[in-house]
Amino acid sequence: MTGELSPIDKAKFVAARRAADFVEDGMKVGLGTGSTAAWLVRCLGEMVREDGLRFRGVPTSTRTAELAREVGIEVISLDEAKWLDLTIDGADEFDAELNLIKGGGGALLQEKIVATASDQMIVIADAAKEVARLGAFPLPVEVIPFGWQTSQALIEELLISMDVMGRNSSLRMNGDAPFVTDEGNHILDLHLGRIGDARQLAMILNQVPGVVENGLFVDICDKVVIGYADGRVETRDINEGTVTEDRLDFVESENLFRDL
Ligand SMILES: O=C[C@H](O)[C@H](O)[C@H](O)COP(=O)(O)O
Repeated sequence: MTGELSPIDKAKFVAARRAADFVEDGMKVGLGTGSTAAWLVRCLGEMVREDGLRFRGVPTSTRTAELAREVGIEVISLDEAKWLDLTIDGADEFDAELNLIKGGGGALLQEKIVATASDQMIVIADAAKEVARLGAFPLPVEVIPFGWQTSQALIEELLISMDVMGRNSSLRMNGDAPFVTDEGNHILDLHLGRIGDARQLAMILNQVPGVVENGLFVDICDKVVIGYADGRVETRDINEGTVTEDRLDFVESENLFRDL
């Protein structure tokens, strides 16, 4: 990769680069999906090739699996790994309790399975992903294709009964056809505006027939690494209640991403 990164990509890159330092020799690591997670995978590939880091990665999508193999990471399945030391992934939104909305890229199902099979989940994000209350980002819900319109109607009825502010939903499209996830399902995006009780909503949505999983990650994330375009990185740990700040030497980092 060559050339100047946009400010948002710089922020994503520094968050990913800092989080990559949490990966140690011998670990089994869940590898997230999305543009921020792609930076992580590239950074880890660099560390494997240049520094001899030895770890095994469990990708959360076919996209991430392809990129991981391309950059030289040893890829194993979740069934081979059984349990992971750590998962590092992006997010569409995170709040002060480190609850998340994920699934903007359609990978929420594998991401949730992998994250919950990990000792620790670290989210990497640019600062724009932080919100006071989840819900401005449309909440992705994965549904099986059979009878998806019935599932959608049931979800909308449920939202009315829960008195949720926004109640409409849309089928995610890929051009003229419905978007299809790695598991062969569709995604309904719920336009809620503001989510009151994320825990309750996450549980209730999964009881609707046809719903496979939703993009609310409640009590799953342990740490968030927030990147800024000027190289600053803030790490918040929900368990330890700590916030640490440092700065990546951006000149050094620029050399790194140019080599990726
Ligand atoms: O399905 C995709 C994932 O949940 C992504 O981690 C999330 O959408 C964030 O993606 P990005 O880093 O591209 O903003």
